[in-house]
Amino acid sequence: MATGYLYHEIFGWHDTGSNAGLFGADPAAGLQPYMHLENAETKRRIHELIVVSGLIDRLERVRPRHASEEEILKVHTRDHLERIQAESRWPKGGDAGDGFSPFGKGGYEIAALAAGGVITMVEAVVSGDVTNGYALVRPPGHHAVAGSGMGFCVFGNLAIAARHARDVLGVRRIAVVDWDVHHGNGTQSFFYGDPDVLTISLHQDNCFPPDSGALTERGDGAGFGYALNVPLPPGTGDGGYLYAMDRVVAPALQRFRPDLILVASGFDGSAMDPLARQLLTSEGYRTMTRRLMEVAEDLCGGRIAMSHEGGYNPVYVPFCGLAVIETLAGAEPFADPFLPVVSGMAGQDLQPHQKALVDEVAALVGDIS
Ligand SMILES: Cc1nn(C)c(C)c1/N=N/c1ccc(/C=C/C(=O)NO)cc1
Ligand SMILES: [Zn+2]
Repeated sequence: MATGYLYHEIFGWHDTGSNAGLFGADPAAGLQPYMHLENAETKRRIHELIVVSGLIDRLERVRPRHASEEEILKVHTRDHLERIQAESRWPKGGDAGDGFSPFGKGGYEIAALAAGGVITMVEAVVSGDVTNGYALVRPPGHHAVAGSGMGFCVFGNLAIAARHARDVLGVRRIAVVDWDVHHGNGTQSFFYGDPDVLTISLHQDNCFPPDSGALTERGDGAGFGYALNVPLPPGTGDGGYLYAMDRVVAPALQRFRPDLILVASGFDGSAMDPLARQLLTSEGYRTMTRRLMEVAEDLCGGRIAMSHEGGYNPVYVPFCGLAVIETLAGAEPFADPFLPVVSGMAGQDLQPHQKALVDEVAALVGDIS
């Protein structure tokens, strides 16, 4: 049983500029320049903790390649691709499309390497070179839609890889589980009418994108029932997420019987993240990973490929990322010093209003056949 790991220093060179968190700096509006929230630090620090903890020696290093234009055009419009390529040649780069997703000169090549990195990891898992794996890529991808980037995302990394798995690798049924704290609207949009790709998003209710990810978003046409959304109330902790895994995610996967499980893995649902208000701990991420591995073992030979998305606290995200990747690899847990601080918070266990929401979504799982 081998676990693949993909990271490349060039991901740290994706330049989101001197911003003011989300908005561009604007002194007249009191917005002082600062690092963009989506900066290289959290990814570099996950990588460095993987190295310093020694986990790196348990992982099979997978090298990324660039996604080709053809592979990108499988999910994006030519207009979007050509606009990113053009703005990537500007001296100070451009924006992925929503005005909040800047990239520097050469940003196209880095975004293509992120998408290609997820393709490479999916190929390594499908070929059996590794059983499962984690692609620590940047920029993220799960908000990007066909004609635009969005929410720090340039290309739909996971969607591009899923399309490649379907069209080139012959994988028929793919399940995407998105535990990033924001709605996986982009990935969902690409497969909304497709009964052979099940998308399940666990996210903080109406956090980002605005008015996106309601439990009524269930797919359309032949794909109806094959999009599941679990809009968890703010303040949901390990108990609520694990209840959602046990009552929605695992039963849905067991009914769907995927040949491959993909995960949009963000750590912005952690108890210390600036961009959301959930309470997940490293133990919560570890247990979610374990639950998925149990289902994958039962249904698809353990085949799981994870693609990195959000997560913005540079101090805590590394411990959440480490917990996931060491679980994939079956390695002994490295102690998370913050665990006593975050796991003791009130509200970590399942709350009645969270149980009610999850039970409401659980009732929809029966439509998967
Ligand atoms: C600015 C602004 N203005 N307005 C009206 C809205 C709604 C704005 N939010 N922008 C956001 C808020 C959160 C993210 C998180 C991305 C992520 O971590 N995804 O996984 C991205 C952009
Ligand atoms: Zn996010």
